[in-house]
Amino acid sequence: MEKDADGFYTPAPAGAAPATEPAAEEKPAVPSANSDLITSTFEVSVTLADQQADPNSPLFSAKTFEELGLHQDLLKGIYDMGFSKPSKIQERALPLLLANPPSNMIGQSQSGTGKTAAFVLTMLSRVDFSINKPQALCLAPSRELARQIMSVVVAMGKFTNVQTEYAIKDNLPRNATTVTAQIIVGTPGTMADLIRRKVLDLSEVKVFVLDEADNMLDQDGLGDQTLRVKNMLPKNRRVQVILFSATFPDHVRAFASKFAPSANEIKLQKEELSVDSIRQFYMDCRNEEHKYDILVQLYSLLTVGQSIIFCQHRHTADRISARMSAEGHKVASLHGAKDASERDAIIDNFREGREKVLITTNVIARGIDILQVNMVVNYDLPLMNERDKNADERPDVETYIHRIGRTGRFGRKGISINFVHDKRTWMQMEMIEKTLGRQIIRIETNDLDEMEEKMKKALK
Ligand SMILES: Nc1ncnc2c1ncn2[C@@H]1O[C@H](COP(=O)(O)OP(=O)(O)OP(=O)(O)O)[C@@H](O)[C@H]1O
Repeated sequence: MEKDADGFYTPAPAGAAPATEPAAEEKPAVPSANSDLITSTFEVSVTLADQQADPNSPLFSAKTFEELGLHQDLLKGIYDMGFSKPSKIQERALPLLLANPPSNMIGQSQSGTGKTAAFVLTMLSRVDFSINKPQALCLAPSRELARQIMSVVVAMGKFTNVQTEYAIKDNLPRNATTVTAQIIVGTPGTMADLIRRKVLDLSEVKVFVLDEADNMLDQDGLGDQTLRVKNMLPKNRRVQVILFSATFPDHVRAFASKFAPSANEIKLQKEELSVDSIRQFYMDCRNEEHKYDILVQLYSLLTVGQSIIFCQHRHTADRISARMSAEGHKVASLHGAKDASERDAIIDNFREGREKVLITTNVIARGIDILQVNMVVNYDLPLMNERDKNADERPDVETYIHRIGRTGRFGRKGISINFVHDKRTWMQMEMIEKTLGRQIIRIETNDLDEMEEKMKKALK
């Protein structure tokens, strides 16, 4: 980070985006947004890599997008998306992310608080649009999330000349030669493959982003493939490594610090991991069959807005959706065994509201941002042994946080309902409740009116 003449640290824009304040008449119009959505109730703790720097200095937070010295084309893009001022994580992270020389970042903030814009703006700010080579790589755990991130890159970069390309399965033809796009977003396996085949030339890469970084680095998950990509980055130039997630369990955090050395860190306290605006409920079902009956009874409530039902296995998602469809309910199912084009069509239909109920697995537990989703059902609770075969049946609290975070986006209200059906599942839920320090409220299964009443109240 650079100090100015007075010895203060000055966040500066980078790359081809000069620090010019747009002339008054050129300033993009600031839309009137509901500022309540931006007021955040949680405090983040910032640990700066430079021990001399004061994290409470106003210089480390930006109350407006103008203060960041972003290029006016990017400001136009931001306002065009309806953003009027930075969210808390953007306010804290962006000055650090955009400072020169670039520093690494390990950023944590709750689900739905605007992490994507923070790293997308950084990528767009650092790209030199006159160079037709990849300059920013972004990895995400699913094709659905990669596609969503790309839509933010394209929207924010709408008034720039940015060129983008996907590194997701079945996107580029097998015989593709060289990619000239500047920002590449994808999943780690395909990204590694394209680099190995020299379709992606990394000689100009400046920024490397991992969204859902704890998942991307987890040795039981995508860690190996992510590391392969990292090891193929050029050794002769400094690449800014940016890691973001709502969760960073201790065992991953240690590795994250090695992966992004000397990073500035923005952390959440344990009790702040899930957002207040998501009301958490549970229903005590008698057995597996009763879970299905309750889900069907919930259907009219599920379709008030949009809902996501999470199951442990692909076959459960398919089975429930086939059964509900046969009984005349309109539901869709999505999981990793479906082929790429089918997955794209299903999520697009859901995103555009053509489907109201999506039955799925952990494949879309993370990152997916669909504002109309006001209910998440954990038909099966997430368990540790789904990601690590050697683990026991402890609940997977991180995945739980991400799953319920598909609702209650950016200050909106949402509810989650866990189905428990025996002592074991009840205890798993109790462990989640204890870990998060938030009460999960019981709803009677035999009283649909009470259920409706509670839900209406929670969503009011
Ligand atoms: N400054 C802003 N003003 C208004 N809306 C914003 C702002 N920043 C982000 N949003 C909106 O907030 C929603 C959530 O943002 P985003 O998807 O980046 O959350 P996230 O923190 O990445 O969540 P997750 O941890 O679930 O991935 C999006 O719909 C986004 O458009």
